Amino acid sequence: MGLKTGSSTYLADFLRQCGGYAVIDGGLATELERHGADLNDPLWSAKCLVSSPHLIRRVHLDYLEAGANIIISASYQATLQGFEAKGISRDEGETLLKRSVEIACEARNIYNDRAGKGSWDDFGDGTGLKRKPVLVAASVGSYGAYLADGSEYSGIYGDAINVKTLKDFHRRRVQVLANSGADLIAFETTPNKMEAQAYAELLEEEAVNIPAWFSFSSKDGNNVVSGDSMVECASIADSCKQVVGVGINCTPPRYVKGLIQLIRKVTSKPILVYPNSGETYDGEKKEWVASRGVAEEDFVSYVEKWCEAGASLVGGCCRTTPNTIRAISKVLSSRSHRGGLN
Ligand SMILES: C[S+](C)CC[C@H](N)C(=O)O
Ligand SMILES: N[C@@H](CCS)C(=O)O
Ligand SMILES: [Zn+2]
Repeated sequence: MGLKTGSSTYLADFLRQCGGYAVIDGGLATELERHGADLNDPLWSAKCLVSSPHLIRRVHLDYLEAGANIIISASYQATLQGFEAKGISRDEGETLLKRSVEIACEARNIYNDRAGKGSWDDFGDGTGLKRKPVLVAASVGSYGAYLADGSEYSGIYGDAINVKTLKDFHRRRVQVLANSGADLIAFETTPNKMEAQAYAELLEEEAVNIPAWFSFSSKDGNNVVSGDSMVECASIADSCKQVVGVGINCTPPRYVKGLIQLIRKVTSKPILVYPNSGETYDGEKKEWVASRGVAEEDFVSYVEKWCEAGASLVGGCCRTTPNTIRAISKVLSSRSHRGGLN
């Protein structure tokens, strides 16, 4: 696709190919559950890598068909340590990690084949591209995600955990995913500054040769969930040369605009946002509490404002669906056609 892997302009180049704005997919776990998967398990969505990989492929495909330009693999809660606790060997665990990316690549191939045979033979937008540009991002969830108790929404890890233990925790998984065929690594739902620092050091120490984005979650609109400052977290991402995008995910939509403005202060890297529906997660029951959820139309009404504030990649996280992504895609493609103005 002519994108240079080691380049700091990787995501900017991709955005140009997409016409200025790119669509990220929606909640993967949400859709797996809607199709009947039981994710009440320490591996959460990664359980499907073992039990129903075909379902993962189907959900990726649904998101591509809904308009996604970036699909995120099912490796969010897939860790070698989590697999080992289930009696899955290191080798098998590494195979499952790679498999998560292969499944997403298979979905992209199926999508491209179908599109090639279909009625549209030009992507339009004067780009001359014959097909919609699609990237596969390998998800890396936090240490808190591995704990499987919703700790990624507190970011409080206790005194025993420091930057070094976090680097050791993530090291092998990051190495495996970096060599899995993914286009980039999506560090998602990052809850604190220490983990962002660990990711940045790891990317450098391991000389990871695919780009990454750092995405944080917040529950107050100023700080990441642990209480660490959003601005400080975004600054860590900005200083890491392999990081090509910075953003916010799995955060209630109402906080997102203000957070974009904070991130904007400290980076000129592309900003990505893929909020959740605004509901709250009960980590014990592994259920979402339908408190202050935002209906799909309302979610979409925010999209223009996020773009005006500086976001150029928009999608959805937990509790968003292909319908949400279809609606986001409509807004973004009309913005692309208007040349990003208004
Ligand atoms: C982003 S949360 C909804 C993921 C699931 C959580 N780590 C759990 O295992 O309960
Ligand atoms: N990408 C993850 C959620 C991160 S909070 C998933 O949807 O499975
Ligand atoms: Zn989420």
